[in-house]
Amino acid sequence: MKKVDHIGVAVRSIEEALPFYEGVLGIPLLKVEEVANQGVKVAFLDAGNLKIELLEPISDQSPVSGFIEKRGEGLHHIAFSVETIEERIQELKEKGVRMIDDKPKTGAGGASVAFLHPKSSMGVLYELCEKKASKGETP
Ligand SMILES: C[C@@H](C(=O)O)C(=O)SCCNC(=O)CCNC(=O)[C@H](O)C(C)(C)COP(=O)(O)OP(=O)(O)OC[C@H]1O[C@@H](n2cnc3c(N)ncnc32)[C@H](O)[C@@H]1OP(=O)(O)O
Ligand SMILES: [Co+2]
Repeated sequence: MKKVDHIGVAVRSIEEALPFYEGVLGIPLLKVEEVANQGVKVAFLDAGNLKIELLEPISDQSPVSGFIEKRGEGLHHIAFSVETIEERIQELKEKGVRMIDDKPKTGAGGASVAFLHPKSSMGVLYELCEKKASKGETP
């Protein structure tokens, strides 16, 4: 894992969070997108060497909805950029890591994503993320 692609932050409302990120912190918005199979709407902001991904739940079944209920808004996950996600998943499993996703799912921008269970990684939810398009592209 050499590069962090983004940091996920759970918010109740992207619309309400953006004035702080854009206006107060001055971090430019790249795009807003709905990722239905993860139950979220996401907003990507360009924080220079990585992106900040604001996550707003779009249903009660969304993992982010449960997170906000239990823990409130805040840091949700760290996503590593990987090149061959299926191999990384296999390798992590062989090393005893409990994966939430044995097989990649579709994430933002059509990327392939898979999550490590936070119980397997000392309380941090990590995401692996393989971009569909060429490396280093914005989402
Ligand atoms: C769009 C895409 C992209 O970037 O392209 C995304 O990022 S989608 C981002 C949204 N999608 C996801 O997060 C998908 C992966 N996440 C999940 O499947 C779930 O959220 C789990 C992580 C498995 C947790 O769900 P579960 O139903 O088990 O909830 P739970 O509240 O009982 O959680 C089980 C234990 O994990 C802890 N836990 C839950 N969420 C956590 C988080 N974000 N960071 C650290 N720990 C966390 C809880 O406190 C609890 O520990 P205690 O038992 O000690 O209290
Ligand atoms: Co993410």
